[in-house]
Amino acid sequence: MQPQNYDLIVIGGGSSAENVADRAVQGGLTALIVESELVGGECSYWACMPSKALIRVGTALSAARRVPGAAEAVQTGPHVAAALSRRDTIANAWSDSGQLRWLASAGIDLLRGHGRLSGVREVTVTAKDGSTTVLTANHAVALCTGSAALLPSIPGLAESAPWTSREATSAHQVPASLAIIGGGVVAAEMATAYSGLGASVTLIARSGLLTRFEPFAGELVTNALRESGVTVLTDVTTTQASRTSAGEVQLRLSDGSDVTTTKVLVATGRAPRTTDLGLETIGLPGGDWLGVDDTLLVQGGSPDLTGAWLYAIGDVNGRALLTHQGKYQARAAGDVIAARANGTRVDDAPWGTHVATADHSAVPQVTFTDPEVASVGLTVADAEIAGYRIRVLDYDLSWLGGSTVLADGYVGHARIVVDEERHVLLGATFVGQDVAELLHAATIAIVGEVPLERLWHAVPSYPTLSEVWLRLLEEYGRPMPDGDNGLR
Ligand SMILES: Cc1cc2nc3c(=O)[nH]c(=O)nc-3n(C[C@H](O)[C@H](O)[C@H](O)COP(=O)(O)OP(=O)(O)OC[C@H]3O[C@@H](n4cnc5c(N)ncnc54)[C@H](O)[C@@H]3O)c2cc1C
Ligand SMILES: NC(=O)c1ccc[n+]([C@@H]2O[C@H](COP(=O)([O-])OP(=O)(O)OC[C@H]3O[C@@H](n4cnc5c(N)ncnc54)[C@H](O)[C@@H]3O)[C@@H](O)[C@H]2O)c1
Repeated sequence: MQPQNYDLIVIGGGSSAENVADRAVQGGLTALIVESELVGGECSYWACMPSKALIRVGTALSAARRVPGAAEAVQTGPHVAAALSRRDTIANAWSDSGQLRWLASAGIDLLRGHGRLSGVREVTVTAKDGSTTVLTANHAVALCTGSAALLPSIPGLAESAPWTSREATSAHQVPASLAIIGGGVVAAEMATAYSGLGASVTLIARSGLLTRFEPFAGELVTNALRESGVTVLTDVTTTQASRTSAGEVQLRLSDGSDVTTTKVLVATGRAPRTTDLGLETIGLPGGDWLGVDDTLLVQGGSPDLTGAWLYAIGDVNGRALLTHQGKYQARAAGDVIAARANGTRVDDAPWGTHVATADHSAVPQVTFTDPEVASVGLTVADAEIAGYRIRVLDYDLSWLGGSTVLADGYVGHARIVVDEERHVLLGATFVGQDVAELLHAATIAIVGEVPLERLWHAVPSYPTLSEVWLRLLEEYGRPMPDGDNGLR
């Protein structure tokens, strides 16, 4: 029989959960994960991995078509059955057997069922057969329940059986036509994936595309989607949905026009999975994102009830809805849970061992559209709001030797935002084919606060896209040899 008492109990079994439990066990604690669906969570089965598998088909074909000599060899369209089969493999055919083997090797226990807080450091788990198990935690409970797709209240939409990202990433057929409501990351990526797989795609955005990034990102992605045959409608909302007699869905838009489509995908953001989590038993409201401090301890509620034992990690805290950021938080949280349990020193100063400081100023993200959008840190708008004195440097990626070799007609743009007080990078955005791998250099420069003077000594290889670093530095100016630290 499974023990009923653990040092750490984790509710939710996604990537954040796995990492917090792993670090806590490495710190000498016992840990149990409670999971109601598949261990591995959204990213493995219905988000990052299957979506990227679907996108890759069209982007691989497009990349080949930009290279004469290779282009002639890919005259036909995608092989949809092979593409979906590869996606199935990448999503582990929606089986978590591999994750179960990893849990066992990491010394983490698992209890399947729906977990709810039922008091201070107490979790009640309801199994599929309705039986319940009450567990207690010696030191901590971590909430890692993630987020779920948000459905806007558009009349008739729910009745039209729309896809959310879950159905879009796990579909076994490519619809003849797909209308996507939303202009964020999921909308742009799924438009890329499904147009690459041969669907006729209409994207309906209430403002522009990818508006959280530098403005040129949304503009370049919009242009490219349009060139690839996607109908991109901006500054328009969906007011009504209805079924046609032919079994299709008709969307009425705010400008009075209609879109008729085989399928609708709703990609209008996420809601935290905090309802039905028993938060009210410890004086916290359900349904909200869970505010945390930098050690991922939940804030709010009555101190005697929430105290220093309840953590929220990953999407559920709303800090950065990204797998890598949730895992980063989880490593800090697992280590601090172990430190607090073992009575060892807690290093919670900014950039310390036990904090997720990067969440505030150095979050990297790649949007896998064609062109890709790779961004980290602050945009110009973010930096201005934060009150930095900045200088902005731009460069056209098509001017590089690296991009010339990579693709004919390369379209891409780079921008860095420099803090003029300290001569360090605050943010970087790259848009173009294959820019994803440029991003980590920028992340290191930001997190390491590497002075631009020193970056002049980081020599990019020729001919690669990384040469953009040299061009941006040249545009900024180089340090003077007389020891004057000012850059010219
Ligand atoms: C289409 C799409 C594509 C994405 N692509 C990327 C990408 O390329 N890169 C990237 O970094 N991020 C991407 N994301 C975001 C990424 O998927 C999430 O940030 C990540 O999955 C969050 O991990 P998590 O562990 O916090 O939550 P989740 O992965 O959502 O895991 C939460 C787990 O908790 C379980 N659970 C919930 N409530 C309970 C309960 N009460 N009891 C028991 N179990 C419970 C769920 O079943 C689930 O397994 C994408 C998201 C979407 C929607
Ligand atoms: N490659 C990646 O890293 C990746 C890929 C997919 C998702 N994600 C993460 O998942 C999260 C969710 O992505 P998302 O695209 O669902 O959310 P999002 O917040 O990126 O975009 C939501 C979009 O929906 C629009 N919208 C909201 N309400 C609407 C309404 N009622 N009617 C019409 N439009 C409406 C918004 O204007 C916005 O364009 C993101 O925060 C992202 O970080 C990451």
